[in-house]
Amino acid sequence: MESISGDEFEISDEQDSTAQEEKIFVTVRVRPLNGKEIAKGDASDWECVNNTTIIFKNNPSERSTYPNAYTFDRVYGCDSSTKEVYEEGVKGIALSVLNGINSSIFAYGQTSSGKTYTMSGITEYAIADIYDYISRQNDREFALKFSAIEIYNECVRDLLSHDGAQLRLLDDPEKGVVVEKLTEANLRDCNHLKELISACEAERQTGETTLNEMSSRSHQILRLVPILI
Ligand SMILES: Nc1ncnc2c1ncn2[C@@H]1O[C@H](COP(=O)(O)OP(=O)(O)OP(=O)(O)O)[C@@H](O)[C@H]1O
Repeated sequence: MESISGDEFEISDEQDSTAQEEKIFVTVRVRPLNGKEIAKGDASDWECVNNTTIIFKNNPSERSTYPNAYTFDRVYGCDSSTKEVYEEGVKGIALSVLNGINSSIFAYGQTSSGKTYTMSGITEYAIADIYDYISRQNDREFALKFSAIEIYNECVRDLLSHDGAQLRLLDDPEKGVVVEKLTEANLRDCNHLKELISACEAERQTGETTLNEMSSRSHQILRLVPILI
C-alpha cells in the first residue's frame, strides 16, 4: 500500500516516529493439518509454546545441537483465526497508510503453507477497516486507487487488464521501480474494490502441486493508493 499524496497532509509525532523506525513485524502462522495429512497419520512438526516462540518437535538426535526454538514478534498456532492474526499483526499497518506511511503486508512460505488462505482473509478485513476509517473522517476526504499485478515465470502481468501482455519494470529516479502501463482503477466504493479483487483472482495462474491442488503458482501484488482530495 502506498501512502497518501496531497499537499495539506500532516502526520502526528507518534506516526512520524513509527515511520522513522521503519518497523518490520514478523509473525508465523501454523496451519492445521488437512484431510490428506490426517488420513496419512501425519503429525505437526511445529508447536507454539507461547505467543512468540515456536519449536520444532522432531529434531533428530544426531543433529540435536541445532536450535529447535525460534522467536518471532508473534506466532499463531493451528487453532488461530485469521481475524486474530489480522487484529494483532496487520490492522495497524494497513490503517497507517491513511496517515501517510507506506506499508507492505506480505506472506512468505512453501507451497500449501496457507499464504493465500491467510492473505485473502486479511485483505477482506483490511478493506473493511480502511473504508470504515474513511467514512468516519469529517475533515478529510479520500480517493483510492487500486492496481494489481501477477509475477509468474519472471513475467509481470496486469491483473486488471485482459490482454495478458507482459509489462516492463522501469527504474524511476524519484519513484523507484515503476510498472510501465499498469492499469490504475479509481475506486467508487468498497464493493467496487471487492469486485476488482475477485476479477484479479480469476485472472491468476493456478495449477496443482504435490502439496496443493489449487496452488497459486505465482506472486500477486495488490496495491492501494489513498489520495487526499
Ligand atoms: N489456517 C488455516 N485453516 C484452515 N485451512 C487452511 C489454513 N491455511 C491454509 N488452509 C488450507 O490449506 C490449503 C493450502 O493453503 P493455501 O492455498 O493458502 O496455501 P499457499 O501457501 O497459498 O499455497 P501455494 O503457494 O501453493 O499457492 C488450502 O486448502 C487452504 O484452504
